[in-house]
Amino acid sequence: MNLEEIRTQIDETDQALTALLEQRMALVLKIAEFKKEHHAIVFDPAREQVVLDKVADRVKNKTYTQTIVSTYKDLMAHSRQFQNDFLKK
Ligand SMILES: C=C(O[C@@H]1C=C(C(=O)O)C=C[C@H]1O)C(=O)O
Repeated sequence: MNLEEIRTQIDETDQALTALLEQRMALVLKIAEFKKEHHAIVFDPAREQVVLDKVADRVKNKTYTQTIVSTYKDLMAHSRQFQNDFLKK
């Protein structure tokens, strides 16, 4: 495969990933709405650890585990930021 072909595959993968991230964010919004209604705290470190453990378990090629787990840490930090912004409205 040449560079362009690999980048085409990355673009296709990003398309699928973006749709899944949008799906995840729609669920995060529902959680934010629940938290707003119940005056709950956004950050739940125990739940985040469960998510990270599941992600680490699911990665088949273990040379990717650290990168993917770090990506999830960032993802959840942004998820929290989104929820905190929503709760301030
Ligand atoms: C979405 C939630 O809010 C926060 C963000 C999380 C996430 O993006 O997965 C997990 C835990 C919380 O810190 C939740 O409580 O489930």
